[in-house]
Amino acid sequence: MAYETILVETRGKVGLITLNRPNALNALNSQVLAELLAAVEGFEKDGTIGAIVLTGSEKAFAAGADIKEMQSQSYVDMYLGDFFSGWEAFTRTRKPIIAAVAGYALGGGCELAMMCDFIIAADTAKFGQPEITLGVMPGMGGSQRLTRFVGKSKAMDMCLTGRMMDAAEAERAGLVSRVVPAGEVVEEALKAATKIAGFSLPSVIMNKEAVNRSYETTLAEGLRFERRLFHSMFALEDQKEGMTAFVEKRAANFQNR
Ligand SMILES: CC(C)(O)CC(=O)SCCNC(=O)CCNC(=O)[C@H](O)C(C)(C)COP(=O)(O)OP(=O)(O)OC[C@H]1O[C@@H](n2cnc3c(N)ncnc32)[C@H](O)[C@@H]1OP(=O)(O)O
Repeated sequence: MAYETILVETRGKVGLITLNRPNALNALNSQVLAELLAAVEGFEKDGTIGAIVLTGSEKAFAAGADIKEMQSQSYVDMYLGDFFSGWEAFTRTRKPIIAAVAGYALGGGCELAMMCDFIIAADTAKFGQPEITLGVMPGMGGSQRLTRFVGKSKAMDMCLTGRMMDAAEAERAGLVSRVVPAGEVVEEALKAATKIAGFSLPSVIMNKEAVNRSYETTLAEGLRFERRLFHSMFALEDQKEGMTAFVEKRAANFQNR
């Protein structure tokens, strides 16, 4: 596929996707969604890829859904087209996706970053759900995911006032996993992704599935789910390899089996 709104490359075992609509601060339109899903699907199918990094530009990870695409839509257009439901496919990606965020991550941009498995932020990053300033509200998961990340008080503050959170506040609030100097954010994310890609892929996917399950179920069900997955790992050759390598004091050589 020829991509127009994103750049797609590989760095060793890592797939790197860069949002690339510089004239619109990487605003997310239908074409971006289609291309992003195609790129992610390609990396999912590629047996040499173990993790994915999603990034934007120095100025903007993404300044939201494309306001110009939405502006004249009617209720019926939105409802019958089930606008934004396509983004759910992105959240079903099994391989880990790290968001490397510099500059603005607003509205759909913040929501896209939160759909990733974790966020590494540049010290220039600014997160926000400013939809209220446009007379609407978050529509790609912001009211739900942001609340789970930062709690009700801060989520209400951000959704109701539309204010932005800087990187330091986002780290304190638990929205991002770490903050690094601007200019290092992609390298830092690639380093983390490379580390993940060196582990056993089945165990990586099961770890991801288990953490995500904690958002969807009760503690008792989640604990049972974790234990079942843990038990199943003893069917993996990589479990034997990982534990044998530890005992033999050598590096593990995982085969994704
Ligand atoms: C998914 C939902 C349902 O949750 C909904 C949303 O995501 S709604 C969108 C939420 N995002 C916003 O409201 C942010 C909109 N952008 C801004 O407020 C500003 O662009 C800024 C503060 C991020 C940066 O300001 P500045 O440096 O002054 O740059 P601009 O001149 O404003 O922007 C440059 C260029 O990009 C276009 N742009 C920016 N954001 C969007 C967007 N979300 N959709 C479409 N286009 C966007 C902006 O219009 C400029 O282009 P031109 O008009 O000059 O051609």
